[in-house]
Amino acid sequence: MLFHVTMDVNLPPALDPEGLTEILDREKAYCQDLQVKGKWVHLWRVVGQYANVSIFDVDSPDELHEILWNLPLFSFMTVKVMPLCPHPSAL
Ligand SMILES: O=C(O)C[C@H]1C=CC(=O)O1
Repeated sequence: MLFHVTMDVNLPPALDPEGLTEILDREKAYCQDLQVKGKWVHLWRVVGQYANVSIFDVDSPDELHEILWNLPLFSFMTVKVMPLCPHPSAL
């Protein structure tokens, strides 16, 4: 099942530099592991924003929920999810 997901990141200004590096490193490792597994199939930066547009290919909405919920940056994100289905005119 494919899902279009947008993630807007809003980091708290009070986060100390070491804490920030640690959480960003964990986020990157988590995200890249899911890409290698074929679950996070597209990851695009939105120009001029600390936001991304992603496509996930997962077995169920529950699986996507678990993936998103466990993002190290999840508490600093506004996440929007759109389920996708094939378009009848798509070649
Ligand atoms: O930078 C972001 O868009 C937030 C998040 C998503 C993947 C990742 O490595 O960080």
